Amino acid sequence: MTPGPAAVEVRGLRHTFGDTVAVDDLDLTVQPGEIFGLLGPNGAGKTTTIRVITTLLPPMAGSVTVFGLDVNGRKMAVRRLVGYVPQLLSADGALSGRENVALFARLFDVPRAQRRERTAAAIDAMGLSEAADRPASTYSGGMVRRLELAQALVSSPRLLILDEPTIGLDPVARSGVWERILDVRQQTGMTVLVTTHYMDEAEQYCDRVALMHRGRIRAMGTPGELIASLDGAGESLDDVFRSYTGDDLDSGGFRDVRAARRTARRLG
Ligand SMILES: Nc1ncnc2c1ncn2[C@@H]1O[C@H](COP(=O)(O)OP(=O)(O)OP(=O)(O)O)[C@@H](O)[C@H]1O
Repeated sequence: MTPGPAAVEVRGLRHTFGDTVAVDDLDLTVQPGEIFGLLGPNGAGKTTTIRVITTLLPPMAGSVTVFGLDVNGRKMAVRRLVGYVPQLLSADGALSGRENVALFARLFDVPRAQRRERTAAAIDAMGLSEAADRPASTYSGGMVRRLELAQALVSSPRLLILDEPTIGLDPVARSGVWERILDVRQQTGMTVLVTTHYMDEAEQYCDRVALMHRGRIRAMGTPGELIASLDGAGESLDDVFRSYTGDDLDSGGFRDVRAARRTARRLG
């Protein structure tokens, strides 16, 4: 039997903004059903890579396919396969959680007869059933993030792409988000591509990771493989990152994420 196409296949991707090379000759393969972490500090090129995969930016050079479909030639077909949760808020605080998710069901052409049921299922999968009819402005940061995940899940995407899903959340809310992601993956076999700069989360939850720095992939493998590649010279993905880039992740160009991101704040 010939294997099916990869969930994401990136070959020789390059993207620049003026003189800034955001993504530089990047190769990446995400296999169906895996949770793949794209890791790196601010400015590494993660969001740009994701924007190309989600068809929001065109590749300037190289090729990108999603389940075998080219992001350039088959843009609409790719969009139907992908659920995307960007860094910034997309939920409307004046609407209830259920209304927010139902809006996405309409936007993503979920058949009318299935909308109510699929909306309820997505809300339930994110543990928000009890709060579903309250305005989203009353939700905590972790609940807002889970609401955004429910919005992305209502169209039953084959590939879920999450840009820094836990940034700014407290540790309990962070593990709550991850546990829901793991549950959905287990139940649906969905592929998950996630960016994060939390190495501890990647180590715990991702099947494979790629370490990205200054537009390039510096190392790729399971967290265990990457740590083993240090031959005892380190014991965490932080150590792996330092070893491959020479940089300390915490001083490697991080902005103050609390100021930069509104994700964890309550909706006003
Ligand atoms: N629209 C844009 N215009 C100009 N430069 C950009 C633009 N978007 C990104 N860049 C630059 O491209 C580089 C990569 O940015 P990108 O957002 O992809 O990195 P990142 O790893 O996702 O970091 P972050 O976590 O901050 O989003 C950075 O130097 C950034 O300043």
